[in-house]
Amino acid sequence: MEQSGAPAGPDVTSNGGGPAGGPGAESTNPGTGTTEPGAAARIAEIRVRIDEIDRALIELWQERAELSREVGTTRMASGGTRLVLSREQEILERFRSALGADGVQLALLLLRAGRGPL
Ligand SMILES: O=C(O)C(=O)C[C@]1(C(=O)O)C=C[C@@H](O)C=C1
Repeated sequence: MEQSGAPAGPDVTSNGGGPAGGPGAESTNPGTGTTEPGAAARIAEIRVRIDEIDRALIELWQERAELSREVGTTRMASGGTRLVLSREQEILERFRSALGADGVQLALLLLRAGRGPL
């Protein structure tokens, strides 16, 4: 079966229950999910980049949706169709070939964000 992409490991709300995980352990390295200082520092560093990537993704998502809406209104104002399913298939295939089944789900959400639900 296709994996969800979530890494295997302890529950996100727990630190694994080891000896370092007693009361007060979380406040040693707030929010990183580990009490080992080197690991916590690296996690904090990686999270800076993750946050940058998330901001860029959100901005691109919004820009794409606006552009898609503009294509739709331009086409309809000229007497064309609301949708072009061959183009949607091309986009779905692009995401499928790069990212697999999850890519298709992502592309479906991207398309819906622009042209609305089918
Ligand atoms: O490329 C187009 O013709 C669009 O209208 C944009 C878009 C998209 O969001 O990519 C949206 C609706 C169409 O059915 C196909 C693609």
